Amino acid sequence: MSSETTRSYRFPEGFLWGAATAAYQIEGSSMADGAGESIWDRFSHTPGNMKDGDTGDVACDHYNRWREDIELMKRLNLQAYRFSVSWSRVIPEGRGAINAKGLDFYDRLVDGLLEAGIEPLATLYHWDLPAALDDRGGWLNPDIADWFADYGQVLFETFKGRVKTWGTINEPWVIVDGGYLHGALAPGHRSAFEAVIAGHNVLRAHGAAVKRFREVGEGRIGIVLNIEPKYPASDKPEDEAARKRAEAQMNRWFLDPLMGRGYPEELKDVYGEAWREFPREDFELIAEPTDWMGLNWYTRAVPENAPDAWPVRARPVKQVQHAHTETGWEVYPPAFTDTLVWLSEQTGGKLPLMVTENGSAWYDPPHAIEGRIHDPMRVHYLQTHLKAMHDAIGKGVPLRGYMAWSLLDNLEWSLGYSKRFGITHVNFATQERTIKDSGLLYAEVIRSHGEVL
Ligand SMILES: OC[C@@H]1[C@@H](O)[C@H](O)[C@@H](O)c2[nH]c(CCc3ccccc3)c[n+]21
Repeated sequence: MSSETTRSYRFPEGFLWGAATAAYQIEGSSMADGAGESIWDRFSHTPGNMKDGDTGDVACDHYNRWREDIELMKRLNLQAYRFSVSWSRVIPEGRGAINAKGLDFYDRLVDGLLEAGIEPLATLYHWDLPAALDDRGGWLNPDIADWFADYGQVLFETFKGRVKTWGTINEPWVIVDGGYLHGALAPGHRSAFEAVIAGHNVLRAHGAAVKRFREVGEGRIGIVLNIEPKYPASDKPEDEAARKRAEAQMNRWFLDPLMGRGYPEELKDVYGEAWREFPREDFELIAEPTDWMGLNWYTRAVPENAPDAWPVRARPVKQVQHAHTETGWEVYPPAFTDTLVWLSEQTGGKLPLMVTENGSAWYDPPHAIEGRIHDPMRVHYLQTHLKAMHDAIGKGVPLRGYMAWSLLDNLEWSLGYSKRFGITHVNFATQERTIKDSGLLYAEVIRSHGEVL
């Protein structure tokens, strides 16, 4: 008998098990009850941007079905639920007047979660910027730091004593790389000059919200980063240089300033004339101490030198020896352990960490068959990655919880409804929810504190 078969995967007492979603991906009714337009309403309604012309107009209809979705969370034994607040539902113009009906939706949701014994983890911003602010420059306008802190204050005060764990911004890197550098995501700009400025303002806005939280809020506040570890493609110097550029541009661009280290040197090489220096006081604001950090983790990359691959000059080498998900991401659980150890080292080893997203997209049928959705690949991904996470805890990583991405199949941004990440299946023709085999497993993992793994 190898040690593997006898080892226990019991997680520490108090480890927090949950699932995650985001407003624009699940709510629908994005313009209902006085809500303002977001950049994703605009982007998704612009022909050519979205696979199959999909939009978030209906999505999972969570805006109307939130009660049944809380019942679903109870059947999954969830202890926590990570969701995001739509800024333009709450403040339609992004600044100024509050839309009471928009705020009421989240008020009812939070009270419903608390009544169900499920801890709400709220993200202030998960990519759906009010369009009215984009008209004023959005993340390119330095005033957005104040706009964001004012928005945060509305939520911090409204939910004081009920929402105790806040995330400011979901994935600065994707906001900037997707929205301003490559243009694949809203608002669809393609400029290195803009990306550098937007990135800085995203960080400033985070810092301003943390400062405001210290003045008016209660509980814990942090930020959520996507980290994709970069492994060497060879021992050639040019490949190691490419790996370092890729690591700096994705994994360090935001992490280093947040930890008070300023921007990584490699960004001057990556962005060239588009790079610029910023005032020192900005970096003090950006590095306002936080109480926790979220990690969104899906896969690793193995970049090689690629002079034509703008602007990082690195291109991932496909790892054909391993399985890949429907989004083309390599399945490689050991890198999850490595990233958790790396992030713990990068954040000083004491900052509480939370896996705020982890999951995989595989083909599932459009409707349940005999009331079931068998998703063996997602079951395997979940099992292997929960074990990899347990390994990281065993190495001393201060990991406090895990939020599966996602509670529901939902709008996978510009990929529309074609990619299913849910541990619960959604039949988008009927809105019927069916817990998948992966969800049934996850419920057992939570009940058994991991022993079932
Ligand atoms: O793509 C699945 C999910 C999205 O649905 C979430 O809204 C978003 O927070 C989110 N982030 C990531 C990781 C982003 C990423 C993946 C691979 C490479 C670079 C960045 C994956 N996901």
